[in-house]
Amino acid sequence: MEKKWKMQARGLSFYYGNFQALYDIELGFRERDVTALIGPSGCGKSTFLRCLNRMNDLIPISRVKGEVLLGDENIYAPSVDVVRLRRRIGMVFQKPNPFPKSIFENVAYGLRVNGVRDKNMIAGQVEKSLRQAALWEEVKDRLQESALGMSGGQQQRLCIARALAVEPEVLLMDEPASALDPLATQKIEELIHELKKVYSIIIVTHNMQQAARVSDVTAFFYMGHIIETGDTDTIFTNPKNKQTEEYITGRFG
Ligand SMILES: Nc1ncnc2c1ncn2[C@@H]1O[C@H](COP(=O)(O)OP(=O)(O)OP(=O)(O)O)[C@@H](O)[C@H]1O
Repeated sequence: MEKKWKMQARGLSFYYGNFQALYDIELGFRERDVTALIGPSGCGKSTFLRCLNRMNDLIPISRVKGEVLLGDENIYAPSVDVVRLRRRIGMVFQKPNPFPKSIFENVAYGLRVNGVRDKNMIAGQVEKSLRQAALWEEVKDRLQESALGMSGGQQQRLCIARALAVEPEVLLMDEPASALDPLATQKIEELIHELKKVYSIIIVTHNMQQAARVSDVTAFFYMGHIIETGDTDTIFTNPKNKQTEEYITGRFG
């Protein structure tokens, strides 16, 4: 059965003051697909990712044109509650950023902020999220210890668990493994394979092998434009565009 569109950017342009960082982006994300955003430094990948859950709203000089649909709702419509939106579209950043709190409280945080008070429900959800993030076995006996005592790779999986605890529909990942060693990176990639059974995942990565390993669809960005998008296999074995080919074969970027 054909997978449905989960999100779609339509004619999306983005400006930092007078500087245009994105030009008329058209890109859709299907449910339970992993989409990799690739391209040289400064081409707008992170800016685009942040447009997908309105994180750029926090930058006062910024301006957006066009639409981003979640289902059939434009997330930039005036009626949209941004806090609720970010619950539906979770985000994991380049550097693990756990709060200086216990492992348990890091994962419970989003539930508490959203007004959940039922202790059993919170405990159940914390366990479920830690299991989904493949971290439960490693931390189940130290839930009350500080998250800051964990390894970098564990901290990143904790941040993924924290994002999952509020049951999002889409997961945005901005170079989630770039600060991690190869073993911790492998764990994150395995995790992405598991998580895509449930979520749509959009990942920014500089690592071409990683994009090829984890994604179903790849979009190549260059200077604020999408140059080429398609099945990851096709993009990596038979790109149509010369710039795409040069980038993925390491000739520039
Ligand atoms: N807060 C900001 N204010 C002004 N310009 C910005 C801001 N953030 C990014 N830019 C500019 O927008 C362009 C796109 O940046 P962005 O970080 O989205 O690129 P990127 O492809 O994610 O790069 P990288 O791979 O290096 O992270 C760059 O020219 C950058 O200098």
